[in-house]
Amino acid sequence: MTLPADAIPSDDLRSLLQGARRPILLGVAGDSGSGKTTYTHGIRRLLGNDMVTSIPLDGYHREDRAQRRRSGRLPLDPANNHLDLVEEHLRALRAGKPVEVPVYNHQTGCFDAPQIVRPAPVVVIEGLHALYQHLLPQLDFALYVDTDRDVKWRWKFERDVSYRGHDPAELENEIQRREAAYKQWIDFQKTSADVVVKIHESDLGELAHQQYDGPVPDNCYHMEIVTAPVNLHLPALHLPMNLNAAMEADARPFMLAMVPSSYWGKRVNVTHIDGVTPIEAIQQLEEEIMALTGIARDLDSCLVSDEAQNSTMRLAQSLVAWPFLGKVRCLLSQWQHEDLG
Ligand SMILES: Nc1ncnc2c1ncn2[C@@H]1O[C@H](COP(=O)(O)OP(=O)(O)OP(=O)(O)O)[C@@H](O)[C@H]1O
Ligand SMILES: O=C(CO)[C@H](O)[C@H](O)COP(=O)(O)O
Repeated sequence: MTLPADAIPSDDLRSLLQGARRPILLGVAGDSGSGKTTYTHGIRRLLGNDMVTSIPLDGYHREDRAQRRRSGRLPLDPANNHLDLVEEHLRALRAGKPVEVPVYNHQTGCFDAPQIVRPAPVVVIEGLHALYQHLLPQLDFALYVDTDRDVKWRWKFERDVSYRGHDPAELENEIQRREAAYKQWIDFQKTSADVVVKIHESDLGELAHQQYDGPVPDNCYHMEIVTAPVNLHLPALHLPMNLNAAMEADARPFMLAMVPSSYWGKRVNVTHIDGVTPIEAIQQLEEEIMALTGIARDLDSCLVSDEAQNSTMRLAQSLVAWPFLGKVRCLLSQWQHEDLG
């Protein structure tokens, strides 16, 4: 939809969202350990923690870990989840009503007491089945995280053994059983997403064929942000880079490519990033986004710590957050127009 320029609200997004007629719902699907929480983290950081409620769908599993061990069923099976209850809750949240969310505790493998969740202006619904067909009409924006199997299994294995108390041998066995289940029940959801994040091992060696022979920096991945073309109605967004850095002796590898492409029969734009994004570039980019969202540096208490985030991950998070913020702004303009009309 094309809106006239005067329909674009001039106030910052935080203030507008606080007065919006209803919460905005963002669905995030992908496999376990694919990085769903990590890649929506930017929206939280750039809008402010107080503006976002997250609801993990793991609480809607029908069986806890011990029950699954006995039944042999996997949480990826949609029939092993209360997706009807998810739909009911999304409707309520969209209407601004609180819901009683079931909670799954990954440390114990058991369900905890349910929690009352009141929707913040943005509600993130995150889980294996978040973009299932009957849930899509309740969502305003859909994100899918599609991480290559070796990468996601490595992340999952490390996390599940260190923080979720899984037995390594049992987990390895379960991961193998998950392969086919993922293809059958989860993977197809990417075809409905507004943005897909694809994560591969770093391709620095391949991309700079026979040129780059340095070490691949730690935590460095080749990420593709696949975005359906949109008319963003947002101010220009810059990635300012000091090109001198590329000519100095200690230059670090960084690749950025923007490639119009096609994805499951649809026209898309794909932004590829790999290597180490210069930190000043990402800081300035985030400043520009914060000027739009209206989050101030003095709201530090609302900001989520950046320590664990590397600069290229932050660039990927911003590239996910930006089209989402574009959609938010478009909805707010539409509602403002309707209220005036
Ligand atoms: N780019 C990255 N670099 C390094 N580690 C990463 C990256 N993205 C995610 N991880 C690691 O992978 C693990 C899983 O990430 P995350 O919690 O975001 O996944 P998830 O899809 O939300 O998982 P789940 O649904 O199982 O809770 C985390 O331990 C995180 O630190
Ligand atoms: O697919 C998953 C989504 O995160 C988990 O495996 C599921 O939630 C069960 O958790 P756990 O393996 O810790 O018992």
